[in-house]
Amino acid sequence: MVEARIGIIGGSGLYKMDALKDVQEIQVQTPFGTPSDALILGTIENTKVAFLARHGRNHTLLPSELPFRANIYAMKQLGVEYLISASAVGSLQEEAKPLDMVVPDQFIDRTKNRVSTFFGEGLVAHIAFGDPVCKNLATVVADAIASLNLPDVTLHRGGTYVCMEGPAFSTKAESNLYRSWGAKIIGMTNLPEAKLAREAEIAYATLALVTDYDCWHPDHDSVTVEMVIANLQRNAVNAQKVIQETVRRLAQNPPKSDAHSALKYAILTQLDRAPSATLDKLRLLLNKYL
Ligand SMILES: CSC[C@H]1O[C@H](OP(=O)(O)O)[C@H](O)[C@@H]1O
Ligand SMILES: Nc1ncnc2[nH]cnc12
Repeated sequence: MVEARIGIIGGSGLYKMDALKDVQEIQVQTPFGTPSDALILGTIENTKVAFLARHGRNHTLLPSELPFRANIYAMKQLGVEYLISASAVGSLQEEAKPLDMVVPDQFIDRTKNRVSTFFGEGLVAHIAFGDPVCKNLATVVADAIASLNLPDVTLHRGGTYVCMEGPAFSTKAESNLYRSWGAKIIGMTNLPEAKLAREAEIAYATLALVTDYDCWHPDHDSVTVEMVIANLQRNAVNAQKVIQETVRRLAQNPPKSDAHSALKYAILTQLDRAPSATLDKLRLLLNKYL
Protein backbone atom coordinates (compact mmCIF):
# COMPACT_ATOMS: atom_id res chain seq x y z
CA MET A 1 0.00 0.00 0.00
CA VAL A 2 1.28 3.50 -0.81
CA GLU A 3 1.57 5.43 2.43
CA ALA A 4 3.27 8.53 1.01
CA ARG A 5 4.59 9.57 -2.41
CA ILE A 6 6.76 12.31 -0.94
CA GLY A 7 9.61 11.62 1.48
CA ILE A 8 11.70 14.09 3.47
CA ILE A 9 15.04 13.28 5.06
CA GLY A 10 15.93 15.85 7.70
CA GLY A 11 19.61 16.34 8.39
CA SER A 12 21.51 18.14 11.13
CA GLY A 13 19.10 20.51 12.89
CA LEU A 14 15.93 19.18 11.28
CA TYR A 15 14.90 16.32 13.54
CA LYS A 16 11.14 16.83 13.28
CA MET A 17 8.69 18.83 11.24
CA ASP A 18 6.14 20.93 13.08
CA ALA A 19 4.15 21.41 9.89
CA LEU A 20 3.26 17.69 9.80
CA LYS A 21 -0.31 16.96 10.92
CA ASP A 22 -2.06 13.65 11.77
CA VAL A 23 1.29 12.23 12.71
CA GLN A 24 1.87 8.51 13.00
CA GLU A 25 5.21 6.97 13.94
CA ILE A 26 6.09 3.70 12.27
CA GLN A 27 8.97 1.32 12.93
CA VAL A 28 10.05 0.02 9.52
CA GLN A 29 12.25 -3.02 8.97
CA THR A 30 14.00 -3.61 5.65
CA PRO A 31 16.17 -6.38 4.14
CA PHE A 32 19.04 -3.92 4.74
CA GLY A 33 18.36 -3.43 8.44
CA THR A 34 16.66 -0.76 10.52
CA PRO A 35 16.53 2.90 9.40
CA SER A 36 18.08 5.73 11.41
CA ASP A 37 14.84 6.19 13.37
CA ALA A 38 11.13 5.51 13.15
CA LEU A 39 9.56 7.02 10.05
CA ILE A 40 7.02 9.72 10.74
CA LEU A 41 3.97 9.65 8.52
CA GLY A 42 1.87 12.77 8.43
CA THR A 43 0.16 15.25 6.16
CA ILE A 44 1.01 18.70 4.89
CA GLU A 45 -2.13 20.40 3.57
CA ASN A 46 -3.73 16.96 3.15
CA THR A 47 -0.78 15.50 1.22
CA LYS A 48 0.81 12.48 2.82
CA VAL A 49 4.51 12.78 3.61
CA ALA A 50 7.05 10.42 5.20
CA PHE A 51 9.73 12.06 7.33
CA LEU A 52 12.97 10.54 8.63
CA ALA A 53 15.61 12.14 10.86
CA ARG A 54 18.82 11.11 9.10
CA HIS A 55 21.02 10.98 12.20
CA GLY A 56 18.18 9.87 14.48
CA ARG A 57 15.99 12.30 16.41
CA ASN A 58 18.69 12.77 19.07
CA HIS A 59 21.51 12.98 16.52
CA THR A 60 23.23 9.78 17.62
CA LEU A 61 24.60 8.53 14.28
CA LEU A 62 27.80 9.72 12.61
CA PRO A 63 27.69 10.22 8.84
CA SER A 64 29.78 7.03 8.44
CA GLU A 65 27.35 5.10 10.67
CA LEU A 66 24.19 5.98 8.77
CA PRO A 67 22.12 3.03 7.52
CA PHE A 68 21.76 4.61 4.07
CA ARG A 69 20.38 1.48 2.41
CA ALA A 70 17.77 0.88 5.10
CA ASN A 71 16.73 4.55 4.97
CA ILE A 72 16.16 4.60 1.22
CA TYR A 73 14.61 1.13 1.14
CA ALA A 74 12.21 2.13 3.92
CA MET A 75 11.11 5.15 1.87
CA LYS A 76 10.56 2.83 -1.11
CA GLN A 77 8.51 0.46 1.04
CA LEU A 78 6.20 3.34 1.94
CA GLY A 79 5.72 4.16 -1.74
CA VAL A 80 7.90 7.28 -1.91
CA GLU A 81 8.55 8.56 -5.46
CA TYR A 82 9.99 12.00 -4.62
CA LEU A 83 12.61 12.38 -1.92
CA ILE A 84 13.88 15.72 -0.63
CA SER A 85 16.97 15.85 1.51
CA ALA A 86 17.33 18.87 3.78
CA SER A 87 21.02 19.10 4.66
CA ALA A 88 23.46 21.36 6.45
CA VAL A 89 26.47 22.30 4.34
CA GLY A 90 29.60 24.40 4.47
CA SER A 91 30.14 26.97 1.73
CA LEU A 92 33.17 26.76 -0.56
CA GLN A 93 32.39 29.99 -2.43
CA GLU A 94 32.16 33.58 -1.19
CA GLU A 95 28.75 34.16 -2.77
CA ALA A 96 27.06 31.34 -0.85
CA LYS A 97 26.85 32.81 2.65
CA PRO A 98 25.53 31.28 5.86
CA LEU A 99 21.68 31.01 5.83
CA ASP A 100 21.66 30.82 2.01
CA MET A 101 20.05 27.88 0.26
CA VAL A 102 21.64 25.89 -2.53
CA VAL A 103 19.92 23.34 -4.73
CA PRO A 104 22.95 21.47 -6.09
CA ASP A 105 23.00 19.65 -9.41
CA GLN A 106 26.27 17.71 -9.05
CA PHE A 107 28.22 15.74 -6.48
CA ILE A 108 31.86 14.79 -5.96
CA ASP A 109 32.46 11.67 -3.95
CA ARG A 110 35.16 11.93 -1.27
CA THR A 111 33.70 9.23 0.98
CA LYS A 112 35.68 6.12 1.91
CA ASN A 113 33.51 3.90 4.06
CA ARG A 114 30.04 3.90 2.57
CA VAL A 115 28.01 1.18 0.90
CA SER A 116 26.22 3.01 -1.89
CA THR A 117 24.50 0.21 -3.79
CA PHE A 118 21.70 -2.27 -3.26
CA PHE A 119 23.23 -4.58 -5.88
CA GLY A 120 25.85 -7.33 -5.65
CA GLU A 121 25.45 -10.89 -4.35
CA GLY A 122 24.93 -12.24 -7.87
CA LEU A 123 22.99 -9.33 -9.34
CA VAL A 124 24.88 -6.61 -11.18
CA ALA A 125 23.41 -3.24 -12.14
CA HIS A 126 25.01 0.06 -13.18
CA ILE A 127 22.70 3.04 -13.01
CA ALA A 128 23.36 6.18 -15.07
CA PHE A 129 24.47 8.92 -12.65
CA GLY A 130 25.72 11.72 -14.91
CA ASP A 131 22.90 13.86 -13.59
CA PRO A 132 22.75 12.71 -9.98
CA VAL A 133 19.88 14.97 -8.98
CA CYS A 134 16.40 14.88 -10.53
CA LYS A 135 16.33 18.15 -12.49
CA ASN A 136 12.57 18.48 -12.39
CA LEU A 137 12.31 17.90 -8.65
CA ALA A 138 15.23 20.29 -8.07
CA THR A 139 13.36 22.94 -10.07
CA VAL A 140 10.26 22.50 -7.91
CA VAL A 141 12.38 22.92 -4.75
CA ALA A 142 14.21 25.97 -6.12
CA ASP A 143 10.99 27.59 -7.36
CA ALA A 144 9.44 27.01 -3.94
CA ILE A 145 12.41 28.78 -2.28
CA ALA A 146 12.21 31.68 -4.74
CA SER A 147 8.48 32.13 -4.17
CA LEU A 148 8.92 32.58 -0.40
CA ASN A 149 11.26 35.60 -0.48
CA LEU A 150 12.85 34.58 2.81
CA PRO A 151 14.72 37.43 4.53
CA ASP A 152 18.55 37.07 4.50
CA VAL A 153 18.37 34.05 2.21
CA THR A 154 19.80 34.00 -1.31
CA LEU A 155 18.88 31.06 -3.51
CA HIS A 156 21.62 29.39 -5.56
CA ARG A 157 20.32 27.18 -8.36
CA GLY A 158 22.87 24.47 -9.17
CA GLY A 159 26.39 23.90 -7.91
CA THR A 160 28.54 20.98 -6.87
CA TYR A 161 28.25 19.36 -3.42
CA VAL A 162 31.43 17.63 -2.23
CA CYS A 163 30.54 14.66 -0.04
CA MET A 164 33.38 13.96 2.40
CA GLU A 165 33.69 11.11 4.89
CA GLY A 166 34.04 13.07 8.14
CA PRO A 167 33.39 13.20 10.97
CA ALA A 168 36.30 15.68 11.27
CA PHE A 169 35.82 18.73 9.07
CA SER A 170 38.27 19.35 6.18
CA THR A 171 41.81 20.67 6.34
CA LYS A 172 42.48 24.02 4.66
CA ALA A 173 44.41 22.21 1.91
CA GLU A 174 41.39 20.00 1.20
CA SER A 175 38.97 22.91 1.35
CA ASN A 176 41.08 24.90 -1.12
CA LEU A 177 41.42 21.87 -3.36
CA TYR A 178 37.63 21.54 -3.58
CA ARG A 179 37.40 25.25 -4.30
CA SER A 180 39.90 24.84 -7.13
CA TRP A 181 37.62 22.14 -8.55
CA GLY A 182 34.83 24.71 -8.65
CA ALA A 183 32.73 22.98 -5.97
CA LYS A 184 30.21 25.16 -4.16
CA ILE A 185 29.28 23.36 -0.94
CA ILE A 186 30.47 20.53 1.29
CA GLY A 187 28.67 18.00 3.45
CA MET A 188 28.98 14.40 4.58
CA THR A 189 25.77 12.65 3.67
CA ASN A 190 24.04 13.28 0.37
CA LEU A 191 25.96 11.31 -2.22
CA PRO A 192 25.22 7.76 -0.97
CA GLU A 193 21.58 8.76 -0.61
CA ALA A 194 21.41 10.13 -4.14
CA LYS A 195 22.92 6.91 -5.56
CA LEU A 196 20.65 4.61 -3.61
CA ALA A 197 17.58 6.70 -4.39
CA ARG A 198 18.43 6.44 -8.11
CA GLU A 199 18.80 2.66 -7.81
CA ALA A 200 15.44 2.60 -6.05
CA GLU A 201 13.95 4.70 -8.89
CA ILE A 202 13.10 7.54 -6.51
CA ALA A 203 13.56 11.13 -7.73
CA TYR A 204 16.00 12.84 -5.35
CA ALA A 205 16.89 16.48 -4.76
CA THR A 206 18.83 18.32 -2.08
CA LEU A 207 17.85 21.44 -0.20
CA ALA A 208 21.26 22.49 1.08
CA LEU A 209 21.26 24.96 3.97
CA VAL A 210 24.52 26.84 4.39
CA THR A 211 25.78 27.00 7.97
CA ASP A 212 29.43 28.11 7.61
CA TYR A 213 32.34 28.94 5.29
CA ASP A 214 34.15 25.67 6.09
CA CYS A 215 37.80 26.60 6.86
CA TRP A 216 39.13 28.28 3.70
CA HIS A 217 37.77 31.79 4.23
CA PRO A 218 40.40 34.30 5.46
CA ASP A 219 37.77 36.48 7.21
CA HIS A 220 35.85 33.71 8.98
CA ASP A 221 36.91 31.28 11.68
CA SER A 222 37.18 27.61 10.71
CA VAL A 223 33.93 25.73 11.01
CA THR A 224 32.99 24.42 14.46
CA VAL A 225 29.89 22.57 15.60
CA GLU A 226 28.99 25.62 17.72
CA MET A 227 28.95 27.78 14.59
CA VAL A 228 26.96 25.21 12.65
CA ILE A 229 24.34 24.85 15.39
CA ALA A 230 23.80 28.60 15.69
CA ASN A 231 22.83 28.79 12.02
CA LEU A 232 21.08 25.43 11.92
CA GLN A 233 18.29 26.69 14.13
CA ARG A 234 17.44 29.54 11.77
CA ASN A 235 17.91 27.27 8.77
CA ALA A 236 15.54 24.68 10.23
CA VAL A 237 12.72 27.24 10.45
CA ASN A 238 13.31 28.29 6.83
CA ALA A 239 13.69 24.69 5.65
CA GLN A 240 10.27 23.78 6.98
CA LYS A 241 8.69 26.66 5.09
CA VAL A 242 10.42 25.53 1.90
CA ILE A 243 9.40 21.91 2.41
CA GLN A 244 5.78 22.91 3.00
CA GLU A 245 5.72 24.96 -0.20
CA THR A 246 7.52 22.23 -2.15
CA VAL A 247 5.02 19.60 -1.00
CA ARG A 248 2.14 21.88 -2.01
CA ARG A 249 3.62 22.30 -5.48
CA LEU A 250 4.45 18.60 -5.88
CA ALA A 251 0.93 17.59 -4.91
CA GLN A 252 -0.53 19.95 -7.53
CA ASN A 253 1.86 19.03 -10.29
CA PRO A 254 4.08 15.97 -9.72
CA PRO A 255 6.87 16.23 -12.31
CA LYS A 256 8.12 13.50 -14.61
CA SER A 257 11.46 12.04 -13.60
CA ASP A 258 13.99 9.91 -15.46
CA ALA A 259 14.81 8.47 -12.05
CA HIS A 260 11.49 6.63 -12.08
CA SER A 261 12.79 4.30 -14.78
CA ALA A 262 16.49 4.30 -13.82
CA LEU A 263 16.81 0.51 -13.75
CA LYS A 264 15.34 0.00 -17.22
CA TYR A 265 18.76 -0.18 -18.91
CA ALA A 266 20.91 -0.73 -15.82
CA ILE A 267 20.63 -4.42 -14.97
CA LEU A 268 23.35 -6.61 -16.52
CA THR A 269 22.57 -9.95 -14.93
CA GLN A 270 19.78 -11.99 -16.46
CA LEU A 271 17.25 -11.86 -13.68
CA ASP A 272 16.31 -15.53 -14.03
CA ARG A 273 19.99 -16.38 -13.36
CA ALA A 274 20.29 -14.28 -10.23
CA PRO A 275 20.32 -16.06 -6.85
CA SER A 276 16.82 -16.31 -5.42
CA ALA A 277 17.92 -14.90 -2.04
CA THR A 278 19.16 -11.74 -3.80
CA LEU A 279 16.00 -11.49 -5.86
CA ASP A 280 13.91 -11.82 -2.72
CA LYS A 281 15.89 -9.06 -1.04
CA LEU A 282 15.52 -6.72 -4.01
CA ARG A 283 12.03 -7.72 -5.14
CA LEU A 284 10.60 -4.32 -4.25
CA LEU A 285 13.06 -2.60 -6.62
CA LEU A 286 12.85 -5.22 -9.37
CA ASN A 287 9.17 -6.11 -9.37
CA LYS A 288 8.33 -4.28 -12.57
CA TYR A 289 11.24 -5.93 -14.42
CA LEU A 290 10.54 -9.52 -13.31
C1 LIG B 1 26.65 19.27 12.29
S1 LIG B 1 27.87 19.63 11.15
C2 LIG B 1 28.25 18.20 10.19
C3 LIG B 1 27.08 17.34 9.79
O1 LIG B 1 26.06 18.20 9.27
C4 LIG B 1 25.69 17.73 7.98
O2 LIG B 1 24.66 16.77 8.20
P1 LIG B 1 23.41 16.54 7.25
O3 LIG B 1 23.94 16.37 5.85
O4 LIG B 1 22.74 15.31 7.76
O5 LIG B 1 22.53 17.78 7.40
C5 LIG B 1 26.97 17.12 7.46
O6 LIG B 1 26.73 16.26 6.35
C6 LIG B 1 27.48 16.40 8.67
O7 LIG B 1 26.87 15.15 8.85
N1 LIG C 1 31.97 22.75 6.63
C1 LIG C 1 31.32 21.61 6.59
N2 LIG C 1 31.94 20.49 6.12
C2 LIG C 1 31.24 19.32 6.06
N3 LIG C 1 29.98 19.17 6.44
C3 LIG C 1 29.35 20.25 6.90
N4 LIG C 1 28.09 20.41 7.34
C4 LIG C 1 27.93 21.69 7.71
N5 LIG C 1 29.08 22.39 7.51
C5 LIG C 1 29.97 21.50 7.00
